[in-house]
Amino acid sequence: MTYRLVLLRHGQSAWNKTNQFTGWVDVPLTEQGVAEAKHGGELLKEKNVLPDIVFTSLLRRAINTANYALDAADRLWIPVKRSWRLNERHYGALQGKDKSQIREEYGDEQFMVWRRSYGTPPPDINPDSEFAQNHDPRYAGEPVPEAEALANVVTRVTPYWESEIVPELKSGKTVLIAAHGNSLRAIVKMLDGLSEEEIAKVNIPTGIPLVYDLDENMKPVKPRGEYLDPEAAAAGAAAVAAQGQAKK
Ligand SMILES: O=C(O)[C@@H](CO)OP(=O)(O)O
Repeated sequence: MTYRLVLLRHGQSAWNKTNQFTGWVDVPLTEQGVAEAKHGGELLKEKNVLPDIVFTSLLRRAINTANYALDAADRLWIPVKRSWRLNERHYGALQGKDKSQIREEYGDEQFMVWRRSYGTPPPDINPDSEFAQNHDPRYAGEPVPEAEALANVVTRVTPYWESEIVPELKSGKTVLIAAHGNSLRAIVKMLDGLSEEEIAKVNIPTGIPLVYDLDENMKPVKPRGEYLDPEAAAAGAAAVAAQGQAKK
């Protein structure tokens, strides 16, 4: 018996397009992002990977991606659960900043530490910043981070994975998680048991479903899962890795 999990990063967002650090800022999808989400849903339908339940973050780029994809797959009717625990990694004081400018100002090494190191968070955001979420009603009663490293995301995702997602998988449902580059990297690290060095090299493309078949112990039958469009996924992941490199 295997259990089926589908990970879907949101389609291109407004700040993916303008090359800005995003984190918990609730930016919309671009037109291209909507098209990517719909295409992701078409792939699900075409390959007969039909979710029975969907989990999303509390951010509109993931929520809308799930809706467009599920609509395209004719599964808009399935139950949905949302949690801040699936939100993007909080990018602290970098939220809203231009990636190329930060790279130029602080250098390649620091830029990559902030983007892809496991344990080092970016500098804390000022809670009064226009890009902070401390007064956002959707997080009322929950701790809003000032900045997160990927390690912090693993810590907040793991209990949700165990208490909410694993039981749905074990009941035989195909589970879709529509979330973000770094919250999905946290899940991939956990599932595949990747080292800090290995996960640093993993980049998740926008809008392409990544399917994992899991064994009884929730371990991937095929390590790293399978993208429904592997070629487009490789190109998309390379583009994410290269963000911030282009000189302005
Ligand atoms: O800005 C962000 O929140 C993330 C995802 O878009 O960026 P990065 O890939 O640089 O971690």
